[in-house]
Amino acid sequence: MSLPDRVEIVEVGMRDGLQIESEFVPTDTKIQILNQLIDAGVRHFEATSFVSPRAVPQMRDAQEVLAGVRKRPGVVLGALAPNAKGVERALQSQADEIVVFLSATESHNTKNLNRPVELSLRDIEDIAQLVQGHPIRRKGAIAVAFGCPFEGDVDLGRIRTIFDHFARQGFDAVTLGDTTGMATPKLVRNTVEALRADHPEIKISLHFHNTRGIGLVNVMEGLRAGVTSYESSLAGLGGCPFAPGATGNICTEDLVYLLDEMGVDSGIDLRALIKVAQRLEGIIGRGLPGQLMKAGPRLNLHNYDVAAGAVG
Ligand SMILES: CC(C)(COP(=O)([O-])OP(=O)([O-])OC[C@H]1O[C@@H](n2cnc3c(N)ncnc32)[C@H](O)[C@@H]1OP(=O)([O-])[O-])[C@@H](O)C(=O)NCCC(=O)NCCSC(=O)C[C@@](C)(O)CC(=O)[O-]
Repeated sequence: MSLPDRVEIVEVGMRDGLQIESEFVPTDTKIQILNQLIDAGVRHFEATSFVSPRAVPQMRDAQEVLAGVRKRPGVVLGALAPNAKGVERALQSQADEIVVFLSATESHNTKNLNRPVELSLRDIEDIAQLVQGHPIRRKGAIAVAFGCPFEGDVDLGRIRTIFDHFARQGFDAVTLGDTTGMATPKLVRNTVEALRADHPEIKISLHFHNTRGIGLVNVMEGLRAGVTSYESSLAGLGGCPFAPGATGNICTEDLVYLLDEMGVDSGIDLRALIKVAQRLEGIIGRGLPGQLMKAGPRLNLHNYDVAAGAVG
């Protein structure tokens, strides 16, 4: 089986992970977690979002979060933005990357962004004008790309049209969001192959939620299809507050473990990452979905004293 030698992990825990948490996590804590993740080798983040603080109160400190992280060479601090106002705020805050998002279906786009898809497509044009000549990285994101909790299957033609729109507006990377875990390996393969045939120059990123337990199976299919960018959340926290039944993203530590065991380099130190995930669990104050932070890597062995019949 031929897999990529190296992949990029985009850590979205401080954005997608926290956006569904009703209790506000202090700004300093978010900054500390981001710094610790950088120490563990993570190099690409969706660190926050510039959305309406009324829609997502947890993200109201977006500017302070970006200002507080210790910048280091090679680290990309990205921010989600739904409209020109969000992008202006991201530019003022010196984000390295904007991630401009919309949903593939009318119902989810209305629930999430309070507008029809057509208007969101026009917003993308305004944003493209706004960032023209600016060095900020531009990534698009298509939510409910593998299925919508309101409308079910999403026509691939719709995804291709939105993907094409991002490409024409100068975006060089697009994330396919599996907002409520409706992706399957077959859908992943068909979608990636079709989009790659349309626009081989656009980098595809895969953003899975583990809502139906097959998030990492979908990653395996992405790897087999040659995709080299995956979005995941520390400790498996996360979910879209505007989608019923949404649960956490695929878990970053579990993903790094899988990649390590498959010989695919992510540049991330798994043991250091697990420690940050355990700290996050303490901060959130309840058990989180990540598995590796509970069991450790497979060769984390326990002492067994045969004579005493006791586990040390
Ligand atoms: C899009 C809007 C703003 C429309 O919200 P609206 O109420 O229709 O917008 P509006 O233009 O009428 O503005 C209302 C107020 O919000 C302000 N406003 C307007 N824009 C901004 C902004 N950018 N930043 C800060 N403030 C903003 C604006 O200035 C105004 O303030 P007021 O005059 O009333 O004081 C709102 O619905 C919103 O913020 N939605 C965000 C939803 C969201 O964050 N969803 C979760 C992320 S998406 C997701 O999780 C999926 C993804 C990406 O992860 C992939 C996947 O999992 O599949």
